[in-house]
Amino acid sequence: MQTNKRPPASVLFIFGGSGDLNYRKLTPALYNLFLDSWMPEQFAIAGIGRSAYTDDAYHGHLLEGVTKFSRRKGKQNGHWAEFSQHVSYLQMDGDDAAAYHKITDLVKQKEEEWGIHPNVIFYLAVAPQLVPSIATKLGALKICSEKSTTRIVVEKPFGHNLESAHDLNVLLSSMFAEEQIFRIDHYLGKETVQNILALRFANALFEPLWNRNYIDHIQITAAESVGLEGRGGYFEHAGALRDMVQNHILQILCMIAMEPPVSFDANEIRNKKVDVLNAIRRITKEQVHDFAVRGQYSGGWKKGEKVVGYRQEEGVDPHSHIDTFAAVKFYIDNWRWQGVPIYVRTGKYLNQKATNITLQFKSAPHYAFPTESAESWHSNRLTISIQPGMDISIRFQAKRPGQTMELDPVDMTFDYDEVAGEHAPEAYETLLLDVMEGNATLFMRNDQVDAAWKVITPILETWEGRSPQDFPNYAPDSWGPDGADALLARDGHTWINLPPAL
Ligand SMILES: NC(=O)C1=CN([C@@H]2O[C@H](COP(=O)(O)OP(=O)(O)OC[C@H]3O[C@@H](n4cnc5c(N)ncnc54)[C@H](OP(=O)(O)O)[C@@H]3O)[C@@H](O)[C@H]2O)C=CC1
Ligand SMILES: O=C1O[C@H](COP(=O)(O)O)[C@@H](O)[C@H](O)[C@H]1O
Repeated sequence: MQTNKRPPASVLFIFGGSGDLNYRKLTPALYNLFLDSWMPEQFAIAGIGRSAYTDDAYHGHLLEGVTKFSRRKGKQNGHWAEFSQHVSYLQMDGDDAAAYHKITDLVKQKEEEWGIHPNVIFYLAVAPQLVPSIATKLGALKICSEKSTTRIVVEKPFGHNLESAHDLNVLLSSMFAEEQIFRIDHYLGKETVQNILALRFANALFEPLWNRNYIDHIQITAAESVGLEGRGGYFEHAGALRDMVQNHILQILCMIAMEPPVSFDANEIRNKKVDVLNAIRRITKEQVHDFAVRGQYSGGWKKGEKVVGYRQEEGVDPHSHIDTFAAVKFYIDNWRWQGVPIYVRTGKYLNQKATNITLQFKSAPHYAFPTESAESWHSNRLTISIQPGMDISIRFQAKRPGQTMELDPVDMTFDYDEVAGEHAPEAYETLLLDVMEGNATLFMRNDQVDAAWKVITPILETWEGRSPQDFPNYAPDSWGPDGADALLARDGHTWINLPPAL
């Protein structure tokens, strides 16, 4: 067993304990922390939801999620019985103020049992529209005034739009101190996302090239091969732009585009990131059509299996206009990035699960070799694969072995997986540990959230006010609607679809 410096005794309440996020990510992460001896010596976890579960049925449900989704894929389920003794289920409606005594009762019980006052963490893994109601009721509890030990974690999207995010910040600040509020974006906890900072700022090699003089354009893809996974109720109020671009993709963009930080102090990094968001050129409503493309999947075949279209999914309006795909072209109006287009895209039921970033370098100024194809001119690129492959790859031209001077593009790859393997913690492991330790470095500050909403507001408002005429407009297993290809083609570019990770 490792001997880790474990966080203090903690009671963790998960609102949305019966939901998908807890099933797929939170409980597998907590169980991995337990297996790796990172959980506190004394801890209790209570899942909260309106659905009915006995503790036993709840444990069985969560174990299924751990087996399917944990990085260990159920290899060490032998310790589950020990872990699950710490886990219970509280059936309650978050809107029902009278039910909140169940929370204070559990904290009191643990205080008496452990003989100390523990950390109390409220994790709001629920849709954004529920957050104000739950937060208000929590704020009324006496334990929430314990600034150093009580924390509230709010999932993305933070608010539903700029206005509601702002209101939510005001509401939370009226009840909690800033150091108690953890606005989570799990992409910031991914090892490969954190490694972007190491790549850029620990190596003198790349930074001189990292600007408009050498970079032609940037692509960020966060493609998902899964569909809705039963989350129609949530997704109908979200859509891909709100679900993925406003948060995860813009955060990745910030890490790629930010200026070098002076230190790794949490606020220094956040300041540099917010500078990027503030410098992103505002797309006017009239320009949305030229800068953004939305899509919605139809029914069809997904890896040999017949699947229904978005509008036929459970909990979805049969005439829904919600986007399950979004692609946007951004410009950053600052010295470093002037004129460099940054194309981002995300979608459900795409051809593969792949999150990656490509920096396409400009062509060599003069090409003295026999030219075989346009590709030879544009061969220099750096690709950072975030998941499922975890690698950094540089493409350059090399001489093809033989008597003639012919060239081929080749890739030089650093495989992060080889170094980390299954030991690389999942994002939620890192972030949940940080919450228990009270470390907010990898969490969002309120001005970052506002700035990100400002970037996408014109697109959201235009899409909400104008019905798409062509939905559904892409088939499962494709790379999205034709419009997404046209977005790049207009600039003489094409999306780089990497081969699937092995
Ligand atoms: N799923 C994922 O992979 C990820 C999700 N997220 C974020 O997590 C949040 C939740 O998403 P997800 O888990 O997918 O959504 P789900 O729809 O799967 O879960 C919603 C949860 O909210 C609970 N809930 C709804 N109404 C109430 C209520 N009145 N009182 C108490 N509980 C209630 C539901 O429980 P019940 O019906 O039993 O009441 C359920 O547990 C979203 O903000 C999403 O953006 C973030 C990253 C990844
Ligand atoms: O936040 C979300 O992220 C997941 C994708 O997360 P990943 O770590 O598997 O890439 C996405 O499926 C979900 O819709 C969204 O809410």
